[in-house]
Amino acid sequence: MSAEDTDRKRPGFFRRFFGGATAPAEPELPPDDEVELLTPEQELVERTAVTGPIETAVTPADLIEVFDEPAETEGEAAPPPVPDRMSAPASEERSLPSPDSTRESGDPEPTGWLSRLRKGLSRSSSSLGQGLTGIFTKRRLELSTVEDLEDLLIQADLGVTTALRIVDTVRDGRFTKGVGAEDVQAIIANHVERVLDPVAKPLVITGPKPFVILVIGVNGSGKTTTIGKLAAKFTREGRSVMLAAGDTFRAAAVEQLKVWGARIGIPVVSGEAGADAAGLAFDAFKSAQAAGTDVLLIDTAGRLQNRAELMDELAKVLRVIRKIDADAPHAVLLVLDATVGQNAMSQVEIFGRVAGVTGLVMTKLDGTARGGILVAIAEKFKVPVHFIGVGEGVDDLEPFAARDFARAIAGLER
Ligand SMILES: Nc1nc2c(ncn2[C@@H]2O[C@H](COP(=O)(O)OP(=O)(O)OP(=O)(O)O)[C@@H](O)[C@H]2O)c(=O)[nH]1
Repeated sequence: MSAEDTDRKRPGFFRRFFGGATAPAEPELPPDDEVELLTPEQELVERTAVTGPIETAVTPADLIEVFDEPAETEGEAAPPPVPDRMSAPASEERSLPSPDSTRESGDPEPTGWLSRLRKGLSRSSSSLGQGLTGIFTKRRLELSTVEDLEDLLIQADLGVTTALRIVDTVRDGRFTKGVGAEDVQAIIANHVERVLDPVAKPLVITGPKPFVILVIGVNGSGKTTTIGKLAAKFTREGRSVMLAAGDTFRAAAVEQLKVWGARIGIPVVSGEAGADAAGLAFDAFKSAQAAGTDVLLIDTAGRLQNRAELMDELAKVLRVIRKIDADAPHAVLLVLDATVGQNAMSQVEIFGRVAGVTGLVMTKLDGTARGGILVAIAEKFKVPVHFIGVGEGVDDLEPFAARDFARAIAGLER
């Protein structure tokens, strides 16, 4: 056996850490002992304002402490950056961006959503494209190179299973002229596309009117903005749309939705600040039925998935909607902020358990190199991914396309 063969057979990062010769299963999320979810509440909706204060003074530390995966090894990626807005006070005003007010000042505006996605995913030194160029130099494959690749892939949040498959393919490849970054990029794109392809599914509007879409997610993930974008899209397609301002907790969110409604020219059902969100959803559903509306989009308050009382409130919204139509909501969209990285895994798990998530929208892919988490999510949960958000503007929502996303993740130009 040659030195090169020996090198090739030596265990890499994951095998060194997990042991065994085969790809380990994705690490399990920490047990969710603290969350009492889906507490049965049998009472009918009371049209009263929420009396007790809803706990919202959560901090990024809450998120990280309770739900982030424990660091796996010294080579693990840094803890995910939690958007500042997560701990923003409830009264915070959030301005509604104009369709083209979304670029960072000084940033030359990339043309087209794909280049914005590429730009977002290549931002930061931890991006795959840049990292690969640094370690693959068209030379013979070294053990250290394979280990570096493993580290790079795990830092990119792709998930252990996919990362190991990629590493195995690279190690077993017959590269007669040495391995270059572009060889590895092609392998990555290929594997990622294979994982993403089965989950890249359009959101199909069918069934009786209205088609009810409940939009959920943590604070600031982009729910209201995504609702505005979706409403504009459905309206353009010739459908009648109604919005329900179910984020009754944050007055600014209600205003934000009303501005979207006025801009698009569609009705918005809203209540008093602090009104019962379930009652508001019920009212909106009835109004949309009466009006023969095609699509009802229901906004909800942002809630961290580790806040049992807020997740109970969400369960109540669902129960109330189902009193009108047992099959509703017809879609439950979980909006994930790409910048939170690994935390998105527990969001999918817990929101899925409480609300039966039917599809995902991942936002802010124009501003982060952390989109790799979508691959780990697809691998583990197999939840359909409908759209990606690549900016704050009304048109910055794109149907999810596995190939484009895979190639952008790998840092390939096209
Ligand atoms: N760059 C970028 N920003 C986005 C995108 N989607 C939403 N945002 C911005 O993210 C911020 C939060 O968006 P919102 O729609 O208010 O989020 P939310 O989930 O409704 O927030 P809460 O009501 O607090 O839960 C706003 O500044 C949006 O403009 C996106 O795809 N790209």
